[in-house]
Amino acid sequence: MLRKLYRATLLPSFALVLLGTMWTAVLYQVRQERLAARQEAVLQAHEQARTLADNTGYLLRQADHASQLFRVKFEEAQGQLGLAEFARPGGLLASLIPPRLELPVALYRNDGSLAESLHGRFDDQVADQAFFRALAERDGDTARVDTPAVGAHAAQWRIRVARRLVDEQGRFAGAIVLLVDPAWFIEDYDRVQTAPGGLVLLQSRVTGLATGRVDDRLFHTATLRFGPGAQPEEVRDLTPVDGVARLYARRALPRYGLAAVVGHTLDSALARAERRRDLYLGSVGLASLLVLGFTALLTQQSRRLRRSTEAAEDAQRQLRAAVDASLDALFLLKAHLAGGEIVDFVLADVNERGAAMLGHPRAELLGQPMGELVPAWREEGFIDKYRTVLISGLPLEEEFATRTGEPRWLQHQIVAIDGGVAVTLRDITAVRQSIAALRESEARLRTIADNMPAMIAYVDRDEVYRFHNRSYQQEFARRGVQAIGRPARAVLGERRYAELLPHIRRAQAGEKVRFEEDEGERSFEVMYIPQADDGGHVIGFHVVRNDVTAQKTEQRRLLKLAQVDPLTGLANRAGFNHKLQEAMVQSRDQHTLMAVMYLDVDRFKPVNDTHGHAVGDALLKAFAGRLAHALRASDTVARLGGDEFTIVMEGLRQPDDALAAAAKIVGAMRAPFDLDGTTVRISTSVGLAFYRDADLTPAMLLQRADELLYQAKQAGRDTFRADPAFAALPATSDVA
Ligand SMILES: Nc1nc2c(ncn2[C@@H]2O[C@H](COP(=O)(O)OP(=O)(O)OP(=O)(O)O)[C@@H](O)[C@H]2O)c(=O)[nH]1
Repeated sequence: MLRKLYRATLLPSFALVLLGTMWTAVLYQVRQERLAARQEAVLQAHEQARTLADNTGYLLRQADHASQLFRVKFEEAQGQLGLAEFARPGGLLASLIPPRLELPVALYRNDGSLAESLHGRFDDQVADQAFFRALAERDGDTARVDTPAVGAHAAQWRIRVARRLVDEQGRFAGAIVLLVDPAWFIEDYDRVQTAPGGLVLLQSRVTGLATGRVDDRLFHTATLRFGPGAQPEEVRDLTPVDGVARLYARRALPRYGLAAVVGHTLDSALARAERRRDLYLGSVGLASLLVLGFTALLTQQSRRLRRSTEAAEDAQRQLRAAVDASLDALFLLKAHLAGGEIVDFVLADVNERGAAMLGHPRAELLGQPMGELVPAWREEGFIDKYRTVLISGLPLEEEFATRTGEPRWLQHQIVAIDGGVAVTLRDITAVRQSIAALRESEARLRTIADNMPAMIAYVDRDEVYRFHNRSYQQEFARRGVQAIGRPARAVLGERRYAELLPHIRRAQAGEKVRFEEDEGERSFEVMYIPQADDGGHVIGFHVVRNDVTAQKTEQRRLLKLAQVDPLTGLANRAGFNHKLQEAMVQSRDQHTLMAVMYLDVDRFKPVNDTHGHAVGDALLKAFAGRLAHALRASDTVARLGGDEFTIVMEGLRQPDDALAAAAKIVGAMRAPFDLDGTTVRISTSVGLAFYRDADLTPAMLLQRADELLYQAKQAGRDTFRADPAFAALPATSDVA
């Protein structure tokens, strides 16, 4: 599990570390370059601020010198030096300060009044002003520099250079004053060049007043303040001039109480660094995408590879397990060549069962030549067989019995593989034993089946004959058909198959079926016995067919005997009852009219008494003959016993038909009977009952006919009596 996790995360982790390192390095570089750019900008600003400070300092020193020169000349001229002389072209002032600057200059008397002035407006009286008082009071030859404001609203200011003048006695004689506009340094005088947006500024550190320029725009301010910056040369603009972020550097002019400031916009300072930053970030971004894409691709590939490797390993493990668990001993043999000839086979692989068969652990067997490992194999010609299979490429399968030890049967399979053969050996002793046992038991069953008188067969689930015994064989041979392996439909023929199909279906549904089958003169009792498999599913059925023709004939004979009167050959009482029952059922089903006659010979007893029983019997036979003669073939005549007869008449169209028949019978019996030379005269009486749709039993109907017979006897015999409900004709018919 951990290994899997390790494998799955290794590549992405590597990619992440790589990306992290790349990004860290690039961000560090960007930061460093930014810092360097800042530093460079500050240094450049500082250089420029120094240049500005130097320029300013220089001019102020020149002004200072000019004032000093004036004082010296003033003193030499005993106060008789005027400004016109001093500032004339090519004069003293022009030797120090370029005339084009038209530096404002003024001369004050010792009382503070303005003596004269050039190039600018000066206060007329300065006796009250601090600089003048300081000059008047303090002796010394030092110029006094200060930075007074000159415009109350515009926050404009000037750098004022003032120097004490003395007379020849060294007394205070007034002052020379030069005014320098700081804007000169900013705008004109050796102008400092900056990148667009850059700021150049001169500030009085005493008053805080400042004059500066952004590009060509001049400004004055009294509110600008600077604080310490990140680097030594750097200052921070606490009250921004125009909201533009800049990097400032300042250079102080301590002697004049001034400071020169140059600022570069952050944008211009960092422009190059930012361009490089964009390039770096773009490059590293692209590289990251490539790394990610590549990693994803590699991860996917490696996952696929891992999966297929795992699947292959799994399959190999399963195959190995299956091979080891196999019932067969399996040997993979590599051909061993010597001089281009196969001389032996080396055991390249063997499964557990194979190793057990050879009697050594598997590891010891691998790489061993078979000829040495099992010399018996060579002796029994196995090595030759392997060679033949390898050369021909044709597989070989055989079964053989072992010659040594306990007799065993082995199945031997040899197939050619690349450079050798695969051999499987399976112990089939048990299979062969059970096959032998099965064959024996089958032979026993066949003997039994063949010696049974019944025809026995087996039909499988596809209705194909799979077995039959000898009796059935004779039956099929008699019909000229071959049954084994053929479907019942073809063997039986369409007609018989259709007749038997309902029974077949019942047997297939699992029912034991028994039925009788007639084939011409012959009768068979047939049984279908379903055969189920272990799961209880019907897989076919057995047919047991017994010839019962003899029993049937005998049965019919016995049945007939029981229903026939031996004297007259007519149906006896049982036959009559059977017939009456049937006729009544049919009449009821078909709503037809039927009739039953009950007859008795009148005064039969005297015949017996006079002529003997033999004549009596002969009379009964003759009587029966006349009855049959007087009736339709479809009428059934029976002798119930003694001199009593009955007749069943079915399918009568009308009652008259029966009445007419009764009359005919009565008439027919009046003629004398000639019985072997003995003439006998008798008559008969008849009771006639009808039946149609009535709720009567056969016994009740016969009883009714008997009652009517009684009525005929009562009426004097030699007549008939019929059911009055049905008799359209007169109930009696005394035929003359
Ligand atoms: N020869 C002969 N006589 C029989 C047979 N069975 C019964 N008998 C006789 O038949 C006679 C029947 O007589 P009954 O029907 O009772 O009387 P009957 O003389 O016919 O008089 P009625 O029927 O009243 O007219 C009896 O004497 C029986 O012994 C037989 O099989 N053969």
